[in-house]
Amino acid sequence: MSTHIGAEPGEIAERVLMPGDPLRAKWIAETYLEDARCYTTVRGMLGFTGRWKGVEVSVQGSGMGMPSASIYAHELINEYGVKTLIRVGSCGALREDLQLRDVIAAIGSSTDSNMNRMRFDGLIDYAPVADFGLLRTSVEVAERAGITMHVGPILAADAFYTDRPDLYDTLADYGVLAVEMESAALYTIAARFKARALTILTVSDHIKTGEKTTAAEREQTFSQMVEVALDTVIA
Ligand SMILES: O=P(O)(O)O[C@H]1O[C@H](CO)[C@@H](O)[C@H]1O
Ligand SMILES: O=c1cc[nH]c(=O)[nH]1
Repeated sequence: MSTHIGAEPGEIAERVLMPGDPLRAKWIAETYLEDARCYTTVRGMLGFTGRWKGVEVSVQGSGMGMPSASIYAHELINEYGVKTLIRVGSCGALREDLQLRDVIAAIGSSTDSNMNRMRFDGLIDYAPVADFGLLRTSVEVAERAGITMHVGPILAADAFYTDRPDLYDTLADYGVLAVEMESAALYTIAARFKARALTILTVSDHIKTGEKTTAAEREQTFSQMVEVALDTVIA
């Protein structure tokens, strides 16, 4: 039984969707999974296992930010044998050509976090990337479903409220689509422990226009992203 999840062995599927918001995890389980059962309420970070199209899938909240998400990714992989993790998150769009509610698959994740600088002694700027097979499958799934999905690099930031919006403009100039707060840690930990990971996001905020969705919409309405993630995780 792990410290922060505390599920019994066998209660978590090998395929996991990971939203930051535990109530998004509950909504996904209740809306999409057959026979969903809750396996953890530790710290209110809810986790559920059920079946999607006959295949066992779990949905585990990860909390906000890389320290929190790292704990859940580490325990899922190392203590419960999880092999495939797809983060389903919200994000802020950095580029004018993106709209509120657009879906993004993150090919790679730049970060201002210090976690990988410590990991590599400050000698290497490690490039956290998605699993190529999962990314390719997600693109095929989205195309089949008629869902437009933007594929590109994102930023995983430590701070939601930044003092340096100018850096967001510079990153946009370098092709970075959006900002969120967990993907670099997820990609790094998955690589380290031989699991597969992908991040799929919905634009909940537009950094350039100031448009934003409500908390309830972030919790319960990002269905295109979830449907792409579910069909990808079972493929
Ligand atoms: O909607 P989630 O998955 O939590 O993701 C985004 O939302 C949170 C900030 O509001 C951060 O966790 C960020 O990564
Ligand atoms: O990290 C995040 C997530 C959603 N919206 C943002 O602006 N940033």
